[in-house]
Amino acid sequence: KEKVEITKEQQALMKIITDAYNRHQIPQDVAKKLLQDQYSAEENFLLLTEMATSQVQVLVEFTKNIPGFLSLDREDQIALLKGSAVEAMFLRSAQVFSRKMPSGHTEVLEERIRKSGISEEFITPMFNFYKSIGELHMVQEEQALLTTVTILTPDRPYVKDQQAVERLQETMLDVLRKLCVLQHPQEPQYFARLLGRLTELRTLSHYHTEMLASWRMNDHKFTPLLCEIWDV
Ligand SMILES: Cc1cccc(C)c1Nc1c(-c2c(F)cccc2F)nc2cccc(C)n12
Repeated sequence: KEKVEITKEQQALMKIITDAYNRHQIPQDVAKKLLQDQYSAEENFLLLTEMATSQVQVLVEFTKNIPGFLSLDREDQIALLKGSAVEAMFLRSAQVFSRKMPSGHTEVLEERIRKSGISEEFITPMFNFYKSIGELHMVQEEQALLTTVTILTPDRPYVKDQQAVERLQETMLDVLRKLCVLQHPQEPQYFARLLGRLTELRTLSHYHTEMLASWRMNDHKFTPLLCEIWDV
């Protein structure tokens, strides 16, 4: 049985990424609003739009702290952010849902999502995903690294230097693989299960594109940042 050990530099890399992941949280004022305003579909959608906008801001800040990311070609940095935003946000909100939220808030947020004019066909897969992420009981390092691996996906549209992104992603995958073995010794398939979630994320991002289109159809307003990241 090969002895798995995380090297000093991998340890340092993991700390930088996990600290950055935890440092950038959804602002308290948005979370607080979650609990007080009334429940109209319009009101709920506005709140979720505010949450989505702050999630994009948090994502951009986090990405800048990924070692090596800022050394990539500038346009490739943008292409990676635009290509991974939805998946990273689904991961973030799944983790917020299954752990971070003080009890009671989760139910309120779930209620608001269900009553924000989103059609059932998107709600079901969204909450199934949240549940499947929750069941993994990821430690925070795993969450941060999984999000990093998602952002550093080489085959996003318009990425020019895919090799450079691939090298970075492989570095992160190696740390994540070792961490999974050390954190879940009784579950040798845990790392494979984590990567399986990334496939589910791609399906969800197609749903998200349809959600955006249907919101536009009903003349919902987005913020400039959301328009920019999703070309709406
Ligand atoms: C913040 C939030 C949390 C859970 C569910 C939903 C529907 C939202 N809200 C949005 C999401 C979104 C996200 F931010 C994370 C996960 C899945 C998402 F659909 N994307 C967008 C894009 C334009 C407007 C909104 C309201 N919106």
